[in-house]
Amino acid sequence: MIRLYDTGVRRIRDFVPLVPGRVSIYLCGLTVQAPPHIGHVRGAMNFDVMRRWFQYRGHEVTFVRNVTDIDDKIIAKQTELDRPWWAIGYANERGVNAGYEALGCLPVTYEPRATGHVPEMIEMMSALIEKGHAYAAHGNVYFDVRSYPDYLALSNQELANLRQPEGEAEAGKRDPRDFALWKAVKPGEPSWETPWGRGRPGWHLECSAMAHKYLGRSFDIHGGGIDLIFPHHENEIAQSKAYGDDFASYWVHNAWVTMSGEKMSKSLGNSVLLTEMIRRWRPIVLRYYLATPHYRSTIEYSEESMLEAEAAFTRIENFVRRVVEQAGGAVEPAAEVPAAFAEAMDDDLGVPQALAVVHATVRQGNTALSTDDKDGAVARLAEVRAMLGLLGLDPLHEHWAGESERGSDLRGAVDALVRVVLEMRQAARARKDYATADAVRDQLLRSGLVVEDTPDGPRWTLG
Ligand SMILES: Nc1ncnc2c1ncn2[C@@H]1O[C@H](COP(=O)(O)OP(=O)(O)OP(=O)(O)O)[C@@H](O)[C@H]1O
Ligand SMILES: [Zn+2]
Repeated sequence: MIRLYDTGVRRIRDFVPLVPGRVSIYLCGLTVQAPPHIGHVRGAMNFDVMRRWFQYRGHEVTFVRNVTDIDDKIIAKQTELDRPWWAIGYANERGVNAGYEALGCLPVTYEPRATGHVPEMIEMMSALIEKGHAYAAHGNVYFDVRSYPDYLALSNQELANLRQPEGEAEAGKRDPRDFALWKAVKPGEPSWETPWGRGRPGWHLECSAMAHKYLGRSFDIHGGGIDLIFPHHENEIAQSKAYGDDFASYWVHNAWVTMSGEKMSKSLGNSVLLTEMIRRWRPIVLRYYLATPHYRSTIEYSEESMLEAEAAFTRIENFVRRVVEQAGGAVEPAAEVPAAFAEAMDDDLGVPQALAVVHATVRQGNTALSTDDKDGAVARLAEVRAMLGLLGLDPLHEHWAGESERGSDLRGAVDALVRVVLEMRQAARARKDYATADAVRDQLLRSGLVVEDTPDGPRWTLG
């Protein structure tokens, strides 16, 4: 039984899908107003791991992640960059998708763009107006928050304490807390025809309409970052439930990537672009960094923590490589993961505990290698591959093949150079010049190369 923390009830509870054997997930995708920073893609990693785990547990997963390609922020960029809103959207969408691909996220089942769903939004608004939950005023359409008694249940707030959200178009609002489903056209802004005049969708309505279209009246899990709980998810719930949908059964939210304790954010200027990180670090290491902390724990970004992640992942990779060399061929992933790994994953996707099982298995495998227990080492590698595969981190998976090749052109050259240096060290030792021999070894260490003396001669690894 998989258990998940459900924001709706603020505790971990058993996951029971609406249809046995099937899981439907809607994840709020990015607003494509700018190139993504690493915080933006954390959620995609977390939900990619969740999806892989459901599949391992025998569920068929339908996974929808939308693209918000029309929104206040993109329109603001149009003026700032003097470029059409759609050109900005397409360029950034390509960038985001290249990032997901580089980080090994499996393709989602459907990836709808908001602008492709205006007829569905109009239908939803018409029904909400008819039922008395929404009203049109000066070309805007507002949701009447007082008409929906369960409003704010997800974020556990009182309507009486709610202030008017910032930045909302206000013309004709009956209550300052009502939110816009649709915004009347302004000069120079994109617009679509509706029974209430030309205008454009509000962000919240987009997600309700797309979730309804692709997942139906009810679905299992709705996800997003914690900052989306209010107002975005509250407003989605109000619209969809007032419309007549049952909407999501579970609400799952991932925590932030922070820098100096604050949410990594473009507007705060404390962001690190994904493209920049992928240039500086191997994507598999970045995935290890973003996908292995618990999804509800904050990741405080720092260069040191990236280096730690790299060192930890390199220990796993070194084990994998050594066994493959010894086995003289491929070792397939085991059909089942160790019980302790599965237990950790079932418990609200406890990736850190699951990862501890991976590291423990690597240690056992290294012991097997050092005692010439080849079968034992091969068996541990099969388990390690199975576990890493579920985290999207199996270095032998074909997705990462290009990456290890990228390293291997250099590896041959470095190998030859290190051998020359090691021969110099041997020669120094032979003439009892221990000072030079040690100096060579220290120099190698300072360059990040660890040299081990093995019966087959010295071998080096990146420390
Ligand atoms: N630092 C972060 N850590 C984790 N998730 C984040 C972070 N910043 C944004 N997100 C998530 O990215 C998704 C898209 O958010 P959105 O496109 O609205 O960006 P944003 O929050 O406006 O970012 P920024 O403040 O950098 O402009 C949301 O699910 C949001 O929770
Ligand atoms: Zn959304």
